[in-house]
Amino acid sequence: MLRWTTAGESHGKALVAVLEGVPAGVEVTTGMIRAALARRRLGHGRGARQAFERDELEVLGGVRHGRTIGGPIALQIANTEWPKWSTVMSPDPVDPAALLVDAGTGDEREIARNRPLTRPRPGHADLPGLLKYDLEDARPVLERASARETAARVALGAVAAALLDQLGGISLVSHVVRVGDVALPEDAPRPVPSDEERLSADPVRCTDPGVSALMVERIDRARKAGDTLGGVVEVIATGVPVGLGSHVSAERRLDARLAGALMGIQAVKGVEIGDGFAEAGRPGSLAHDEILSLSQGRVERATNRAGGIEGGISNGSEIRVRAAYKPISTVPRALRTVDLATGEEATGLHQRSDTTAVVPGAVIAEAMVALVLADALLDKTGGDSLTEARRNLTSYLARISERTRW
Ligand SMILES: Cc1cc2nc3c(=O)[nH]c(=O)nc-3n(C[C@H](O)[C@H](O)[C@H](O)COP(=O)(O)O)c2cc1C
Ligand SMILES: C=C(O[C@@H]1CC(C(=O)O)=C[C@@H](OP(=O)(O)O)[C@H]1O)C(=O)O
Repeated sequence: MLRWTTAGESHGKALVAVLEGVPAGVEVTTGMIRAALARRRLGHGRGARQAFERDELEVLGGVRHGRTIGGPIALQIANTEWPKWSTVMSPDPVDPAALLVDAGTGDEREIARNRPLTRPRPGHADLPGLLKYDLEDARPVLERASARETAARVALGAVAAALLDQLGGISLVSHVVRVGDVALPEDAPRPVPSDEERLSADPVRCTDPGVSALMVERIDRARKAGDTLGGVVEVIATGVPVGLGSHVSAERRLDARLAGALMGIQAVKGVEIGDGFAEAGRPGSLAHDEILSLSQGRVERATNRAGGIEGGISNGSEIRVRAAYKPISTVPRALRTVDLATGEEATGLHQRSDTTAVVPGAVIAEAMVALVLADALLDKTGGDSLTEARRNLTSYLARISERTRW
């Protein structure tokens, strides 16, 4: 079983992430994790922060000489701006007077940073968080609610992806299928893992360069209009063996685990497995994936509408899932709110912000799918070392092959 957690705030000193349950012997290097973090920083529509954020990574434990050692893997990602925030986010008590000065800069952002945030921003965790945690200031809520935390998840996802590749030959790819009202046609080519490099260099990770250009234009238009956008991303996993997840209980279902992990990403409001929502409008005769042949463990299907999962179990086809991101909550054309300090009408605070998070959203969704699949694969294989897990997988697949030899 894989267990993971993250800690840290958006403007704290650093984020940390811990992943437990990875067998010994998996090749993991700082370079691999850094590359995943660099992919998350790409993409059109990000705000000022991504231009300077360096995501400085340190591996604190669980890896020696480029291989996992079987213990919890601990990662740290520094927040580049920490020196500017060290008083506001100090873990030690600070003199309240120190928070009321603008550090002599006269800079609006500096002043806002130091003042209590009492005007909850619609679409953020601010209002429910303030009330639930009995706070006067929304700062502690937004610091942890921020999607900055997804850097830690992407770092963990890179380790999970290494395990999937080295244990099962499983690869993942993700792309953007919609930004606001600009969508990739349903019959557009789906990316295959070899497209990975090309896609990751695109300003919008979309398979069609024409649509990608329209998406870039749409994002620019939203930014100029003081608005924000959401969209849809797709993650595809190839090489997933039949038998991950289980029909026997709700929490072991692979579709439920994927949906939960994707919905756990900030701003994700919808998840689709395979043709999910379109399936609801089809007759049964056009909704399922007919089995054309089955030989030596290989299944040939006419279609893959199910997205590679039947009965909560991977069926050997590509796993295909989508996540819908709502538009960024901090709308530059500020939305109406109420100031909790006075009870008066106000507008939400707007500082620097992203116009859309859909492009990094694809990389983040891919990381979450990697973590779920790695967990499900280890459920199947067990094993304290990569060699043992591989041997177990090989013998399981050999049995399937033997049973389907006619
Ligand atoms: C990669 C990424 C970047 C984001 N950047 C911003 C941002 O710059 N400004 C903002 O208001 N919301 C941003 N968000 C969204 C909010 O953090 C999120 O919607 C908010 O915390 C409310 O949580 P909820 O959407 O889960 O309800 C981002 C989300 C993601 C996934
Ligand atoms: C820092 C990241 O995303 C941040 C997510 C975010 C939010 O409210 O979710 C708000 C912005 O942060 P800031 O207020 O510091 O500009 C984004 O930049 C990141 O993805 O690394």
